[in-house]
Amino acid sequence: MAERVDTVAILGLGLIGGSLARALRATGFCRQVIGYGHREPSLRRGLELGVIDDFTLDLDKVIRRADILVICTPTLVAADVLASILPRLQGLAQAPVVTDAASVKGNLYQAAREACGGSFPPGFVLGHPIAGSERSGVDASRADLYKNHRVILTPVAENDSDAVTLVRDMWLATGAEVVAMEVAQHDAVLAATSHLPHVLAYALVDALAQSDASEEIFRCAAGGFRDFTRIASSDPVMWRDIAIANKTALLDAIDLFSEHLGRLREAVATGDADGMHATFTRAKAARDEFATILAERGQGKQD
Ligand SMILES: NC(=O)c1ccc[n+]([C@@H]2O[C@H](COP(=O)([O-])OP(=O)(O)OC[C@H]3O[C@@H](n4cnc5c(N)ncnc54)[C@H](O)[C@@H]3O)[C@@H](O)[C@H]2O)c1
Ligand SMILES: O=C(O)C(=O)C[C@]1(C(=O)O)C=C[C@@H](O)C=C1
Repeated sequence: MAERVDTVAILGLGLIGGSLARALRATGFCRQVIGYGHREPSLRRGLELGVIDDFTLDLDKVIRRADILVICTPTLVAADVLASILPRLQGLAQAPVVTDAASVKGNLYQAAREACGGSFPPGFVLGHPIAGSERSGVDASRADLYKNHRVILTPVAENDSDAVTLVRDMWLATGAEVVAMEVAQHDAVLAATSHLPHVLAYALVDALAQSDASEEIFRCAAGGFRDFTRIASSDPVMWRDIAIANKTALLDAIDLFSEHLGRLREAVATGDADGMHATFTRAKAARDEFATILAERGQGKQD
């Protein structure tokens, strides 16, 4: 592939940033990928693993060197990093395009406006790859993480269309499918499909771990428990940040779920076999349909 830009900078070189760096280096989207972070060890490790070409701990340097800055830090840190970057871009003759990979978009939309005196910066494109794992850190990064997965961009009216196209092209180069959504819709959909399942997995494991019979429970648990709870091994800082940043949408999703769980509890308590069967049948049909969608996207094996 012909180089689209010279330098992409990854701010926060962990699973998501490292995987993006690996994919961009593999496809030749840019001449070089550089890392920026607050801690030298993970950046040095990224260099050793061949994930990045170079790194710096100096934010002004990374801004000067990059054509695209991709913020890949935990969600709440991303808002702080954005607030440090945006004022530094004002007045630059050739400011880099800024984007991010954080799991919640509404808080970053607000942070961007606040950092620019109330108006949204045209060169900041909000994004979110819908791919990941319960593992974190640059050692877990993979060049094919985004292949056949969706990346949601939530462009706003103020965005510069060239900046949106550049960010779209960057993700397309990783093998992802890029779709657009509104900020609020993104946060509501992700609360239901990603944030709620993580909260449920953490809650289930925590509840069982705290029970008197926890040792026996975990010794007897098998595939069902493993499949339902894999994501409870995810990074607690990442998920604390997401729950804080997407509070309103997550509470709506928890309430909707609690209502359904309450109905199912009632069916179990009253021996309502038809009610239970109807719920399980509807859910199985919906889950089977989802498995078909994943298989069509080439994600069947991960199911
Ligand atoms: N893990 C997933 O499945 C997944 C999927 C999609 C999006 N995301 C989002 O992507 C982002 C990164 O997630 P991850 O799984 O790669 O996490 P990670 O822990 O693997 O990587 C985060 C990186 O950010 C760095 N960092 C932390 N504070 C920093 C700071 N102040 N300045 C600069 N760097 C800092 C860390 O050192 C680390 O290298 C998060 O916002 C997360 O919500 C995660
Ligand atoms: O596969 C996993 O382990 C993930 O948790 C990935 C996952 C998800 O919920 O699907 C997690 C957070 C993201 O923001 C996007 C993707």
